[in-house]
Amino acid sequence: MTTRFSFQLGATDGKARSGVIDTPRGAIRTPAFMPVGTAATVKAMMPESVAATGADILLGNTYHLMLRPTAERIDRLGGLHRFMNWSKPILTDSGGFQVMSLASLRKLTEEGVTFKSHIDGSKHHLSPERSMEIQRLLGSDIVMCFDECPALPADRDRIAASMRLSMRWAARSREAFGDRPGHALFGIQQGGLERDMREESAEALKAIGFEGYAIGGLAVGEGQEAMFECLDYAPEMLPVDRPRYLMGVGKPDDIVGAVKRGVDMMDCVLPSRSGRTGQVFTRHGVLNIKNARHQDDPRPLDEQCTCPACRNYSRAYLHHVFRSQEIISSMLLTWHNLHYFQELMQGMREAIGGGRFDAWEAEFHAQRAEGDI
Ligand SMILES: CNc1nc2cc(C(=O)NN)ccc2[nH]1
Repeated sequence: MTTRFSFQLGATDGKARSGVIDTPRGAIRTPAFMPVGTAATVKAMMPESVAATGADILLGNTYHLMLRPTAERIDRLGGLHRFMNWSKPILTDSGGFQVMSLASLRKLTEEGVTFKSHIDGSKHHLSPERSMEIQRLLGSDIVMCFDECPALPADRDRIAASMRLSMRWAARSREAFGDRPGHALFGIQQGGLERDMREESAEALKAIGFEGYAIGGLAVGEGQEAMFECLDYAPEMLPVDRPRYLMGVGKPDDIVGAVKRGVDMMDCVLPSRSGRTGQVFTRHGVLNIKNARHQDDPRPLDEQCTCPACRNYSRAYLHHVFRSQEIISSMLLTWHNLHYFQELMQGMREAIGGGRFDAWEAEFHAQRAEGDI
């Protein structure tokens, strides 16, 4: 155990890297996938089940927790780890992205954002300083700068103005974060799909100095080809010896393509949210258990999967409980999807360690059928 926050780069294979982030609450094996625990829970999962899938860290959302139950209440109750019974590391986002996508009546100024809660219409305010205070009260191990993520498509002037505001907010976030050994503050690169803007953002962040660097502003509708084109250059603009975190990504093939291009950490609601809609991810591709073709199928979702859903239940059963809207449906499909995403990360960590990422990637693509399985 350590009292400090540190990143040890392990093996590299092409641009792909494996490593370990050491924190006082435990180690994070990279490349890492973070399940999303929005309102102090990974929906339909007990914390011990999330740990059983292999997750070393989970993500909490500042926007949701500040509205309900409030950061002050969670602080009074011992912090987010105690509150949600998760003793491993937690990364919290800054609230900036979700204010823009969820809140109403938003007013953005140089100082910050005022908005009305999507839950009860109450008035709230976020700024770099307030976001740092909220994330400190939550007790998260990795804190994200408060920034603005522009919706794409946007013209260059809008991208530039937004990125430069975010860089000023990054400096204010750094100042407000203070000296917190064992905790990390990550800067967030913005700049849309404009290479020169990404470069300017990276230089601004490096001049301030952060324990880790996120690539923000992607997975906002640009499509995989444009995202990969940006990832062909953006990660290398960031310090080689610090974790690189791609926010909000993604589908299994997005994740593989991002790791291939030098990304170390990712988060996405996809495995949990889509599990609740019946969508199942496997090494052979995707299926939706809702489809009537599963109703007499005695086979597991994936013969090679060792998760509780695949060990103990048939597709027919999972089809039945989904159609019946039984709670166990969300539990089993979420567990399976999170298990599969973690298995994907473990496979890449081992492949990078063994210098065989390309072969692993080729096998990953070869065994995925087009369409339903
Ligand atoms: C699902 N796509 C997606 N893109 C994101 C971008 C950001 C960002 O730039 N925050 N500063 C955060 C969450 C995201 N989720």
